[in-house]
Amino acid sequence: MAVEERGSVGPQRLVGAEGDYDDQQLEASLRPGTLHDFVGQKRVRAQLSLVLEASKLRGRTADHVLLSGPPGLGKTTLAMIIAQELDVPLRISSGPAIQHAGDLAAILSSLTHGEVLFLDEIHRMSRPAEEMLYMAMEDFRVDIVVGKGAGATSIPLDLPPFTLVGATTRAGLLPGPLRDRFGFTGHLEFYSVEELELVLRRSAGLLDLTMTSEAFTEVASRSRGTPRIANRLLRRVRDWALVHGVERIDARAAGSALDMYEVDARGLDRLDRNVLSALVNKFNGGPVGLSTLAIAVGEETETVETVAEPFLVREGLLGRTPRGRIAMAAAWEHLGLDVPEHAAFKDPALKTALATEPDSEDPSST
Ligand SMILES: Nc1ncnc2c1ncn2[C@@H]1O[C@H](COP(=O)(O)OP(=O)(O)OP(=O)(O)O)[C@@H](O)[C@H]1O
Ligand SMILES: [Mg+2]
Repeated sequence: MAVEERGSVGPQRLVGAEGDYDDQQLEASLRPGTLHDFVGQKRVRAQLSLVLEASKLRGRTADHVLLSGPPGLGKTTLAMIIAQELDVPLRISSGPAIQHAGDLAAILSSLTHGEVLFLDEIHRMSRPAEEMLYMAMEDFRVDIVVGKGAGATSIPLDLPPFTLVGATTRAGLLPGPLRDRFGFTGHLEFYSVEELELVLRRSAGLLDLTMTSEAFTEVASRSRGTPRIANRLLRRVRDWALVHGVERIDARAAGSALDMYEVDARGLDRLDRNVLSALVNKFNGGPVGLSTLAIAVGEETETVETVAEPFLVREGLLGRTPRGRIAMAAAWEHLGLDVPEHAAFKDPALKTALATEPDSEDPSST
């Protein structure tokens, strides 16, 4: 809901990590289909490959897999790859779609032997469904309750063995008992610029684009560590090149295209930059309260906190302290300014407060 009310940011933020309708079409065609084509995430890939290989050797269904990590890093892609590598059918559903235990029972009872069931946003499943899932995961069995009140009886139902692949952006919200029932948990990390270059090279090949190495670096550097954003920016660069009649895209062309869309060299968009420049120019680098900062940039407090701030914190441009938001040294540098002598981030008391601040990666929305 907040997404529609973002005001100047607009509903589709070019550097937003969440997928939108426009992305879906392109993403389907750019999704790697094998573990081999899946770029980066070396550790998760190696571990997963072992899990899949072992299951094939034993001739048993693979352990349940939980994939966690921020949006756009490849959870859905990996789920599809798992089914592909195991050479079994894939069933897709999601937490929000399963509001009653009956919804889950219907899905589970229609699974075929060895099938992969992908449950996206698994942290958003209802409680009763979740409890049914515990038993299904562990014993491949569910109890179906028939009737109501005193006359209700539960009928045990055996399920074919299946592999559950759960995905969540909020692993911390997953109840312990559910987390424990996964044989393997893979946490996806943000991608390096080099890894994103590989993602982009592959996508450019599929889209039939000719680009220089430097152009890939240019786009990758602006993609916020996220393949989804990289592919989306690539699409904008493609449009720009088409309209300008550019056949061979070099760094300058890619840079001009993305400058035009107001995505800067570090992947900050207009909102991010407004927040940063208000913090630096109007408040001398803080500390300043979130709501005051929001008023200064003419945005809702929530927008600043959930849309702009997580990335600015991640990039070490902005710090959250109990006394308010402060600009870090990199903020002045990014805006091409000199760091003032008495900047708040140099205050030892605030520095300590920074370190003890709880993880601010997770947007505090529900
Ligand atoms: N490792 C990768 N290699 C190549 N392309 C990738 C990789 N990871 C993601 N992508 C690309 O990024 C797009 C988004 O990935 P995906 O849909 O799997 O993200 P997600 O983690 O499921 O996001 P969400 O949390 O929003 O559901 C995919 O269409 C795919 O093309
Ligand atoms: Mg997904």
